[in-house]
Amino acid sequence: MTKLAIMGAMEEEIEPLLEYFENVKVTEFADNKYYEVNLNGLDIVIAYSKIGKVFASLTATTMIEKFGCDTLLFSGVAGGINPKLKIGDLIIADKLCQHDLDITAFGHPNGFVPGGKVFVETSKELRDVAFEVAEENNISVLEGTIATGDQFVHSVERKEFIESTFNADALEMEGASVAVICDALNVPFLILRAISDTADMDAGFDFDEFLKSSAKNSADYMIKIVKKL
Ligand SMILES: Nc1ncnc2c(CN3C[C@H](CCSCCOCCO)[C@@H](O)C3)c[nH]c12
Repeated sequence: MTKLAIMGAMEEEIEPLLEYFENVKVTEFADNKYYEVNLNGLDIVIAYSKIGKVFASLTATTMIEKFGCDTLLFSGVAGGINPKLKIGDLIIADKLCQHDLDITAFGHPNGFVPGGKVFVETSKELRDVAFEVAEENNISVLEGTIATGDQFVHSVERKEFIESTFNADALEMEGASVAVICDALNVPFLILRAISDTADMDAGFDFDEFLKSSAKNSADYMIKIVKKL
């Protein structure tokens, strides 16, 4: 029987998820809180990791190794790169990379370290479910590459580097670390994001303005996906 992990990075990203549940059991572990709920017989653990790749890695590993989750879904917001992505729009990652991982001094490509790979692919099966749900509910969602790094991107220069180097469609700060963890532990995973800003000079203002509404867009779609699993 599946035990599902649903992750976000910020509290604002999981609040719209927790609203769907009653009877929440809270467990404190490793300076974080894990919320256990049930949906139609499906055991679910929900948590926000806190911002960045390290916190996201800790939470993903905890959900899998300590709570026994065998499937992991991420719901949150992202900075848009692909001009097709407007604020509020949804993107599902087919693959993810780390745009700030750099040992190019030794002739390696950006995003690569020995023993790793530049891109980690998400679960095709989970993506298929997500796109089926999107079609059934007339939800528009882009499938694309998401780049992750430990920085809030708010400059055209950095955005253009990420786009040209990785052909990325969106960027954020946690997805690729979740991908590495799930890939290493053979746990199928899905990364869903809604655009909160376009990672340019207005990113900070737009993020503050649209975090809540975009997080809800992602969460509402995510709940429909969960009900289909
Ligand atoms: N342009 C952008 N660059 C990188 N990532 C993103 C994302 C995705 N999430 C949002 C959040 C931003 C971290 S700063 C939040 C401000 O904290 C406010 C509390 O002081 C982090 O968890 C990554 C949306 N737009 C982005």
